Amino acid sequence: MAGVITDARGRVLLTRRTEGRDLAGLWEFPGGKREPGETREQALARELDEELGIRVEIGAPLITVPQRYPHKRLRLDVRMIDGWRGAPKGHEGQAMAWVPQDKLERYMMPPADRPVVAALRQPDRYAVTPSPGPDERDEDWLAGVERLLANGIRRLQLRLPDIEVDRRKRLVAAAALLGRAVHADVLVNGDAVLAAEHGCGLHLPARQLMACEARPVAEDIPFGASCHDVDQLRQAERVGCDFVVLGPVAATASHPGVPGLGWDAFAAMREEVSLPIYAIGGLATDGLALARAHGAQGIAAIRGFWAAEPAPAPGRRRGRSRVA
Ligand SMILES: Nc1nc2c([nH]c(=O)n2[C@@H]2O[C@H](COP(=O)(O)OP(=O)(O)OP(=O)(O)O)[C@@H](O)[C@H]2O)c(=O)[nH]1
Ligand SMILES: [Mg+2]
Repeated sequence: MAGVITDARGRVLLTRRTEGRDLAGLWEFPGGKREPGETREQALARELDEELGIRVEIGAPLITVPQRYPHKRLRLDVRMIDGWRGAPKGHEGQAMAWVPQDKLERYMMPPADRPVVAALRQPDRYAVTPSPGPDERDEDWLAGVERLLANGIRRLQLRLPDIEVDRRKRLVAAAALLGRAVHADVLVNGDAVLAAEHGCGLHLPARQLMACEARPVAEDIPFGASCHDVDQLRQAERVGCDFVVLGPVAATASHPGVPGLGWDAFAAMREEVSLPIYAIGGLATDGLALARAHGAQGIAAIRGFWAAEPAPAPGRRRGRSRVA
């Protein structure tokens, strides 16, 4: 169990593991192991009292990360802390730091914490576009991209299989502009040249990922990949993917005949690497909590997001009330 404690400025409290312990010297979210007879919440509250001398109000689950270390296996269950009383101090001699959220990645943390920091910082939905249909106009497909962004999607993969090259360039150029206007990450599937031309990130299909020797784009360019097994996940980690997509978790219309992995197998594969991993395959926004409970960064989907209704504009009234 570990807690995300924030101060009034939104900074997050990290503590440093002391010498002589496992993972000594690394920064972590304060917390510790459950003792027999305790609920998860009781354990976290007790640990934060013992380690920091504060009384906490435990909030929503953030993510539960199954992680394999060389000598042990772990399920790191991380909760948001909604409020606390007392002044946090390192009661066990541990150093503390209040860290602005955009600096969290600079701290050396155990492998299980990378998905935790990503869950705090990065989008929980990764939308993948379908290709336009044979009779669909560019404007209509682009309206679909606008609908995704209006629904709050901030990470988007332009996947345009079987689209003729000039049209693909046109669609990527226009979609990249739409994404940039709302500061969304826009990644182009499988084409590093096209991605670079439009200032987009790169998303590699598994086959191209396996052929990579090193990260093919600069550190500040988003880089993702699609994985279906542990070898591919390890390769993604080796070449420095920022995040990956793993699936299909359930059976899906876009890959007929491929059975879903299921959530248990997803979690067992996620244990083997320290990467933010989106679950894909037959999933939509309503699966987010379940995904987080199995260690996923969130949900990736084609139809699950593309087909979603536009979110109602804030403040707009539904229907009209009339006096009879
Ligand atoms: N509290 C906390 N523990 C973490 C984080 N990341 C991570 O891998 N862990 C691991 O999760 C377990 C948390 O329990 P703990 O902090 O009470 O561990 P401990 O020192 O009593 O036991 P240990 O001697 O097995 O490390 C440890 O095994 C620790 O290595 C994190 O961010 N916060
Ligand atoms: Mg501890």
